[in-house]
Amino acid sequence: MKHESGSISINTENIFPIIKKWLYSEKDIFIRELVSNASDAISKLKKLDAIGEADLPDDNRFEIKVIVNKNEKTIKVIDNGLGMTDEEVKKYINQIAFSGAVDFLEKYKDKSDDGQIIGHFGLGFYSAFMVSERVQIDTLSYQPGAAAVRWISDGGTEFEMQDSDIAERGTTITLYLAEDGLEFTDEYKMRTTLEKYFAFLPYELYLEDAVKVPEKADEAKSEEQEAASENAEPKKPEPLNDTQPLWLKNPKDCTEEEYKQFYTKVFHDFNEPLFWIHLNMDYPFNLKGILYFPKLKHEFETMEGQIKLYYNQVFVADNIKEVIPEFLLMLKGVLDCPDLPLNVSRSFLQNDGYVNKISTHITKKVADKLTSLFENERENYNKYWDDINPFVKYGCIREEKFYDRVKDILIYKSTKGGYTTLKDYLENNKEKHENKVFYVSNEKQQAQYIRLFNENGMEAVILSTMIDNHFMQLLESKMTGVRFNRIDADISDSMKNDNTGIAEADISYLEKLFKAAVDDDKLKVQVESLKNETVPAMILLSEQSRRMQEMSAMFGGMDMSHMFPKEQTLVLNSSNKLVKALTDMKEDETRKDQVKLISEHIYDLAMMSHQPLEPDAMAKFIERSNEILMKLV
Ligand SMILES: Nc1ncnc2c1ncn2[C@@H]1O[C@H](COP(=O)(O)OP(=O)(O)OP(=O)(O)O)[C@@H](O)[C@H]1O
Repeated sequence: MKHESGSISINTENIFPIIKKWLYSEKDIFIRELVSNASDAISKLKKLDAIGEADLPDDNRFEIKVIVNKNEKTIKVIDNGLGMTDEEVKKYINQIAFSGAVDFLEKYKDKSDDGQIIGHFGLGFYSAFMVSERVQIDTLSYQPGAAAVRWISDGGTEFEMQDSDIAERGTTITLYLAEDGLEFTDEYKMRTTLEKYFAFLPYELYLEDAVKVPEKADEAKSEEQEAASENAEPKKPEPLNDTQPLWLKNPKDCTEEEYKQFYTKVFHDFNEPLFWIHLNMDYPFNLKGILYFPKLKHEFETMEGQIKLYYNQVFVADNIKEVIPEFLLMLKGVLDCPDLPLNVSRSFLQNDGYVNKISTHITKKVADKLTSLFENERENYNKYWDDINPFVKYGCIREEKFYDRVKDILIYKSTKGGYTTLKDYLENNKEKHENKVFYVSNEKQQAQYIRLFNENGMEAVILSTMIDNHFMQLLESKMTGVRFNRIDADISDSMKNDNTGIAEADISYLEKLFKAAVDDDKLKVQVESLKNETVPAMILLSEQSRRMQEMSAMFGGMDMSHMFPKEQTLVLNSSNKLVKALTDMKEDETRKDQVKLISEHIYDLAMMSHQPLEPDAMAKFIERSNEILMKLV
């Protein structure tokens, strides 16, 4: 062909500097665009071959190669896809690629937040100029008799076209790098970039470092070893990618081992996942992927997941909450959504009907999986619950639809051992406390109350994760009439003896005594005869008042104690020997000191089984304990 040069007809004189500056923080997307184009070129040729419009040799093997060259300061992206004729270069590169970039810029130039667009899809070939001073295309079309074409541009709107010397079908893009693109000639940098985007590309992808120092011959090698290595087959280079990711396989053909291996490989998490959901949908939209429920490493760890989004096996981004319901981001997984409109802004995606459908579908699948475990593998479901409950609860709080789907399969660890549903709990305890759910928020701290509950055949559920406060509020708003009470909020009638005639005078004596012991005139004192005789006293804090306190703590700093005074009540157990002794000693002036000591100690003990003592109170408690022990010797 004759040497041609020309000017690309676009309005903006030079849009490169704008795009360059704008995309600076995500420079590596040029590689994603060029290798994606290479992959598309192969897919197109495959299709043409399938419909008989191309004639590929029998031993045809598709592949993409990236070659970095530090010395020449170049990167080459080579494919053996369909290639382009000179007419096609004019059309696709001079017109489409350039107008695509202009469109793209037009659409987004006013968006101040450049994180707005997912991965900046749609920029295409043009992004090569982000890192290059000059870009060269050498291409040979698959079409019989086509001539190889070279296209060169230094950015801006000028280009040149001439004959190319490439002899193989396909396209080679050569980037002559600008200073700020040189980092990509580093083999490691390029490898990690390629692995990030193309770990699952459908065609084999190779990386070569043109200036890699050949391995030094081992001087100590014996002659035999030398001969053996000369005769040995040269080591076949390994592709960087897995062209058949597990999510594309039919779930029926996947083994448990494969799912686990895939998980470890993708998420570098060597703890086995608990279970997983394989999404495999072709109609009405195309959605494939695997969602894993990870095992929590620590009891109080918040789940921090990672959902990798792919577009036709090319990585787009992690954790895109516009596409994936936010609560699912606590899981780990891969999703391939080839129908997603990715060249649009995130806010558009959020309101897109198609995206909403995907999101609803995933939510449903997750709920279905949990339901099936609950119904068919109840033992496993119980076993997983400690790990998955923060996720399920968060899902319920965030998504009403999810709550509706899982509300009957929410389970609660019971102080009686095992797990119960709320329905069963309410049914089993309705005689003792109708519509009231007692819960434990800290098993260690509330051990004393749990013991009392157990002795009296009562049941509480454990709700001890960070999310449980919100979760209970949600349940109370959904289940009219049902109220949650912490185990230390109230004593139920079933813990008390019937017909306990405690003399009014004794009650007011005890009240006075303890107010004085604690030096708090406002202390609320209540005297009850409990079935358990060993416990002299306990502290109750009404649910309402505790919630208010917690709320005010949440608003940090602000002192709202005057609005929500602490409404702790000291319950004295009149059937306990010590309490009885106190009443018996009320007239005995000589034992005044002992009475004081006992009442202070009873109060501290009750307090300790309710919450940790303040440092001052703790010091006094220890001092007093020593004093009591001394009396024994
Ligand atoms: N390696 C290649 N082999 C063959 N044709 C190519 C190659 N790279 C680009 N092209 C042609 O140039 C056109 C423009 O490429 P460009 O990457 O700018 O946009 P696109 O791939 O169509 O869309 P997108 O903006 O989503 O990347 C492509 O549609 C394709 O026809």
